[in-house]
Amino acid sequence: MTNSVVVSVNNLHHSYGDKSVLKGLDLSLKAGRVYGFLGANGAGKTTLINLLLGRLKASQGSVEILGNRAGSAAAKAKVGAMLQIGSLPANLTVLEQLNLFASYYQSPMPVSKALRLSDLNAHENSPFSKLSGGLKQRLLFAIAIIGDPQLVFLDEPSLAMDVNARQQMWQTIRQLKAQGKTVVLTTHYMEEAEVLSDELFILNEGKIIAQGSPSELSHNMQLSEVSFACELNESELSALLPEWSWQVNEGKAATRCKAPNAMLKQAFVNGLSCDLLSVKPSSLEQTFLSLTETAEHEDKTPVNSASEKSAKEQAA
Ligand SMILES: Nc1ncnc2c1ncn2[C@@H]1O[C@H](COP(=O)(O)OP(=O)(O)OP(=O)(O)O)[C@@H](O)[C@H]1O
Repeated sequence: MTNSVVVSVNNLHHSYGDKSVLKGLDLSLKAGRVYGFLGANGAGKTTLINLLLGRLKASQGSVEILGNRAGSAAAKAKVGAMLQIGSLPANLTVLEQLNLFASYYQSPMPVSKALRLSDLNAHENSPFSKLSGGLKQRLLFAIAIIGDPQLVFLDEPSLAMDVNARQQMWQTIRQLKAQGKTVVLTTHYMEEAEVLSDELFILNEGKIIAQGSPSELSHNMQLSEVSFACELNESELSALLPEWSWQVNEGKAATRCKAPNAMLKQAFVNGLSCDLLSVKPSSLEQTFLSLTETAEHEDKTPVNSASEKSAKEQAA
């Protein structure tokens, strides 16, 4: 089962009216893996999930879920989803909701297990309308997994969850993966993306601009975060070292770059002493920011889109 293709997406486009939101995505997602989709607000993540669920009809292209058309009864039977806007009957209790959703599936997990996995035992008799935001999220997560689905979509699942609930959910996601299930996750929490995902996709304005494991992405970008003490302001520093984009705060200059030595050489040539120098490998968050900034400025799609800039830096 592992390695078998669970989601196959071909040249997927979607527009709302004349607004093009997804622009030709190709994906092949496999069993037993967690896939994270990162992207700024409006990048198209929720639209993609809705297309994979068959809740939206693609403007162009195709989506297959375990060999079935997305949204078909056969696909729905194998899929669970936790969506951002998840409204449930207000007066049904947690237990009643789970029993109801379990009845939609052929071989659901026991309701007691779903309660345990989402840490909802203490709230089983509370009606949906009386749950806090975080508890509602936990219930939506429980509903996403109650059918024991092969494929689980989680759209920003840890929104409003407290630390304990989030940790419990992460553990459950790892268990699902260990059982050979596929999890598709969107999140704005870089830590969540980094600790859970086998493979990350960075979506920017409807295109995948980078993909790979969290460490591959950082490694491919080979970015370093450099900072040093600086008496110049941002525009003075940018005028001296125009190839890099600078932030200067409280006497500390910071930038991200691929070739810190080349940059520092230029800084010294320009008379900067670079006291309190720090050079660190870039975090996933910085890698994400850099990739999306590069895509916006250069309108290039491949993961190595920063390589040209790197070459310039190396030459400097
Ligand atoms: N029903 C709709 N009608 C028109 N435009 C829409 C509709 N739904 C989404 N959009 C637009 O499509 C774009 C992508 O939205 P989408 O919700 O897929 O992004 P997202 O990456 O999930 O964002 P977020 O991180 O904020 O949830 C946005 O510009 C949004 O305004």
